[in-house]
Amino acid sequence: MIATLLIQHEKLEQLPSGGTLSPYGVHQKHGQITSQALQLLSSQRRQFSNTYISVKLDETSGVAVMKLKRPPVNSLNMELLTEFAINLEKLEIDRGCRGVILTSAVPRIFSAGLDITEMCGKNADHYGEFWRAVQEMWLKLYGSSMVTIAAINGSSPAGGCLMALSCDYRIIANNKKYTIGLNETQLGIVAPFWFKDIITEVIGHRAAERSLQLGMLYSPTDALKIGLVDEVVAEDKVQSTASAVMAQWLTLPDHARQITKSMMRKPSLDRLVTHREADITNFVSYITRDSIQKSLQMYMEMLKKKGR
Ligand SMILES: CCC/C=C/C(=O)SCCNC(=O)CCNC(=O)[C@H](O)C(C)(C)COP(=O)([O-])OP(=O)([O-])OC[C@H]1O[C@@H](n2cnc3c(N)ncnc32)[C@H](O)[C@@H]1OP(=O)([O-])[O-]
Repeated sequence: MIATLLIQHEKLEQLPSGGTLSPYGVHQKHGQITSQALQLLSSQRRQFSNTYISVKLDETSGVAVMKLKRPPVNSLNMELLTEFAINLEKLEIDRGCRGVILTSAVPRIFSAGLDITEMCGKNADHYGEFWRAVQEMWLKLYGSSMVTIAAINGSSPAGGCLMALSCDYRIIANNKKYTIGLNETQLGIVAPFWFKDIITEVIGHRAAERSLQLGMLYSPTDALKIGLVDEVVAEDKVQSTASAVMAQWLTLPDHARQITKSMMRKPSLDRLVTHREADITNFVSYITRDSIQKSLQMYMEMLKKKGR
């Protein structure tokens, strides 16, 4: 799978001849094309789609829209997490991309968080590999130098909330049925230190402590009250608001904004990088406990019953 993604990546790079290979075909060298063709090229959108992620990069604005597309609930399995990290890296090194809007292609759901089946009934090696993929997703997203905006067009519990929290700005659709929060304790599990750090950074210590202990899920308006999201807008305005906010953020010079972002986020990123292996060992020893496996299995059964 990784090999396929890398090949798709290669297609978007400059060819040795000076032409560009895009999903629309190979274009001529710049020196040989007319200004009309150049204009057409510059307003082009580049698209790439993998199994669970689709990306559309508008080369004129430098903004990519990245959509999670793993129905029914965009749960984050190993493959999705890997695709996510590769696609984000691809945009990171693309000089034409300055901002990413993260959203969902699945109606009513942003992401149901980590795929619980990746944390149940498997062996220790699998859990270790899975947790590394979760860490990698977070390090790439939280550490991104691009402007990142979460356009939260559905429910966003646990790992879905973590993804949103890792962006620079959060806009959620005004629908009482949608909830967002780090609800891990409701599953009988504990959010790791870096989940705790990031929610604390966003909503402050007191609100984070209450929120994490109780595994609270908030309606959009309650999420706005505690600062978990930055804006609540009508359902059909989520994408346009995200684009408008993005345009505003992109008026700032990249280098000043990027250095400031890095200064704010580096301590948390460094903490995970330093303790990465210990965090994996800790996760594996925790998740393999019989009592934790039982809790997760019961939670999955509850979800399945509810769905029937
Ligand atoms: C230390 C570790 C830190 C952990 C972090 C985490 O993120 S832990 C994650 C914490 N996450 C949560 O606590 C969120 C749990 N999920 C929910 O609360 C709801 O699914 C919903 C509100 C997201 C959508 O409601 P809705 O009524 O639209 O949909 P529905 O409920 O009918 O589900 C449809 C199908 O999807 C299935 N499935 C769902 N989620 C997951 C999952 N995470 N994984 C796998 N599968 C999942 C569900 O079983 C059902 O399968 P079925 O029966 O068709 O085979």
